Amino acid sequence: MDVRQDNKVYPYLFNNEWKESASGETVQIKSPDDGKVAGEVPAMSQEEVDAAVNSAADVQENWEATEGHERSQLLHRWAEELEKMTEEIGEMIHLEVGKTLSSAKGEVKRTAQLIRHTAEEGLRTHGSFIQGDAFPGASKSTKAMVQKVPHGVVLAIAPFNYPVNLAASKIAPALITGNTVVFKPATQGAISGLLMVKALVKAGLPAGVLNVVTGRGSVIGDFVVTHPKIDMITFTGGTGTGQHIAKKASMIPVVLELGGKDPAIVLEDADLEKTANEIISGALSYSGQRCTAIKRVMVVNSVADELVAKLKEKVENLTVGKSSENANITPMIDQKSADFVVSLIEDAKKKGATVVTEGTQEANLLGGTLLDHVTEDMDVAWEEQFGPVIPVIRIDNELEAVNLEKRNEYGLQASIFTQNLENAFAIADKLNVGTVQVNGKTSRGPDHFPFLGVKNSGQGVQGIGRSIDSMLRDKVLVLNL
Ligand SMILES: NC(=O)C1=CN([C@@H]2O[C@H](COP(=O)(O)OP(=O)(O)OC[C@H]3O[C@@H](n4cnc5c(N)ncnc54)[C@H](OP(=O)(O)O)[C@@H]3O)[C@@H](O)[C@H]2O)C=CC1
Ligand SMILES: O=C(O)[C@H](O)COP(=O)(O)O
Repeated sequence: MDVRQDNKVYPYLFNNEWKESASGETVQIKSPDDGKVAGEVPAMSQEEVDAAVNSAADVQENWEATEGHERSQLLHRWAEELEKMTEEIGEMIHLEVGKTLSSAKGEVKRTAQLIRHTAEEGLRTHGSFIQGDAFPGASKSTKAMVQKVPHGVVLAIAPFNYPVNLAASKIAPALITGNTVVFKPATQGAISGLLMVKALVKAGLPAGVLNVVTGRGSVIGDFVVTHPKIDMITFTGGTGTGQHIAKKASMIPVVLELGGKDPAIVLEDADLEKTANEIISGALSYSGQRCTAIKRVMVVNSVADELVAKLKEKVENLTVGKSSENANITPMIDQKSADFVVSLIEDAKKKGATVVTEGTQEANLLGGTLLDHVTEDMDVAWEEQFGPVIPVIRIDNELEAVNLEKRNEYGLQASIFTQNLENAFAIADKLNVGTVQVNGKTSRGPDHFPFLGVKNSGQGVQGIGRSIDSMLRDKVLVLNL
């Protein structure tokens, strides 16, 4: 059996065989654009998930024993096969998660580049050698060789919004370092994930080195997270889910990339035209469904009117429609997410926010909404909207922004817009976030930069080099001469 493309069931990968669940049960995936069925994936049973983990565990030692350059070559071939499938996978990302076709294909190309970079970077990992005499009582005759070894079986759990890129950004570092992988794609995005894995099989994946588990996270999630043969978990998704996983998983490393409430802090001397462009693109690309989206704007009073006027014009110039129409703002992933965004807008309106421009609301398609004079008592000032809303909070000075940020439960990224770099650096020092962007929107790339969230935005660090580090542990061999 192969991964089928006839809008029916797309089987999961087990030991390099494409299989359907013995129960015949499936989960249907519908396009956010129009509800059209993109396909179905097996709703795997616990027994099937158990077999997938066991098979990855069975072959791990053999995989670890392969030469690093062979693993690197596999990744290079994977990148090649993936690129050949750009059209097919791009189409499926577009259908499953409602990205425009160009942005969906862009995700596939970015992923091929990420895999290649990982294949190179993974060759440069090495341990260290320590002499004992630096510690009182020990001597040069005690020597430690610190090796870097894989954890074993890595569970990679990806979210819907980058179903291919955020999956590969976990899988490639795991494979290059000699771990085997159990991949749990987001249900919405699972077919794209399976097609990405098809490219890996074409590239020569040895049986069992990566198995896929499909089905609702709420049904199979706890079982796989607590499986005794899972040795490490790398997860990207919502903060609630991440915290739940962190509590369930015990005594194994867990890397989490979670939600955010990234601010754009705009000072008096900012280039307002550039700032407005960065805010629009940062807040509204993919309808705001990015963890790194700008999710609140804090602007000093002296330039607030001018900035808001620019934002208004730019929001109103964006097209709103289906991703198949190549619109700038496209339908949200599902109705529940859209309802949440609407509830935040309504709460802000009730509490006195100025609606500068309000997007249309048709089922899960919401136009861009710009809210001014947002105050601290409004939910939209603090909660992650993950949708096309820009809340503007007016502030007296940068100190107020820093103080508001101190109470932000998230700490992914922040942007500062100013011409005064010294001032920008001073503010950056005071912000408790993973990354501060100066005069640019918040964003994850380039993919080899470290990427992390603090507070409720995550634990551990990703980005190609750091993701590779996270897949390895020290193993110390001591020579007593
Ligand atoms: N910081 C970052 O890098 C990023 C953060 N995010 C955050 O993710 C959220 C949106 O993504 P979304 O996909 O909806 O996130 P979810 O947290 O709903 O899902 C993420 C993944 O976890 C799975 N899952 C759900 N429940 C469990 C469980 N009990 N055990 C194991 N796995 C489980 C999901 O499966 P299923 O789909 O089957 O439910 C999915 O594969 C936003 O909050 C966003 O900020 C998103 C991207 C990047
Ligand atoms: O999930 C997310 O939102 C991504 O990790 C952000 O990636 P981007 O900044 O490249 O869009």
